[in-house]
Amino acid sequence: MQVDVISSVIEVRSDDFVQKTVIAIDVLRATSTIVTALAHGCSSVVPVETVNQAKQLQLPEDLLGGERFCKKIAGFHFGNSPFEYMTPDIAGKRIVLTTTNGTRAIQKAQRASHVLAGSLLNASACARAAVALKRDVVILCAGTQDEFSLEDGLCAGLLIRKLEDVSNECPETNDFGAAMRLAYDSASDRLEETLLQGSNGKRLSKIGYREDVSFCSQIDRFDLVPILRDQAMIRF
Ligand SMILES: O=C(O)[C@H](CS(=O)(=O)O)OP(=O)(O)O
Ligand SMILES: [Mg+2]
Repeated sequence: MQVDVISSVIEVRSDDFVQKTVIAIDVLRATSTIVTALAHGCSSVVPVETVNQAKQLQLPEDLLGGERFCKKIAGFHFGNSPFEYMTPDIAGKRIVLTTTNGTRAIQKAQRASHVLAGSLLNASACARAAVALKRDVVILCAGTQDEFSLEDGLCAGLLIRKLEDVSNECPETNDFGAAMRLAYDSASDRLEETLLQGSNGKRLSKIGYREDVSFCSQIDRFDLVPILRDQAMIRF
């Protein structure tokens, strides 16, 4: 199995995803939030790039979620904090979500055979799903405004380790993937502190979301994988 890691959406080339399974990662916070929302009973999450797209897609029963500048968008039901999606209010609902980086990364990956949402929260489940899908894998780090984000790279390194465990082989990876595996190995016993030292961890902490960073630092909190089907992320 080949497992390549792409450092941010700006690095994507047009043929990168053909016949592949893509695992899109935005640890802080979009993919962590999508996993959390599905774990708390929403029926699906529809990731879109823009606020206007979200409003246009919204059906009467749908909920709107997302952020700009890390804050809830005016008129939306929820922001981009996983804690907001731990409510019975979302049970059975479709959520249309737009965030600065994560939903954009998922959109970018649409040409792939399969698109999964990965995070620290669902790393083992994600690796099992990717192996079951029997394709080469591309791990797409969403990054932040076209730049690499530390937390996404560490999650990519963890996913490579999990893919090794599940597939019982050492997957071939590109040099960036090998570097992220080393980075994860050296930070694995202090992930939360490391995330708090990254630029997103610092920014979110500064504006009152330190608990979000702590929450998103947990490995394997949830045993579920979001997969893209007909433009919506549902449970695999
Ligand atoms: O809400 C978030 O954590 C970020 C906001 S940004 O990176 O500071 O613009 O959005 P995300 O799409 O989850 O990276
Ligand atoms: Mg992010």
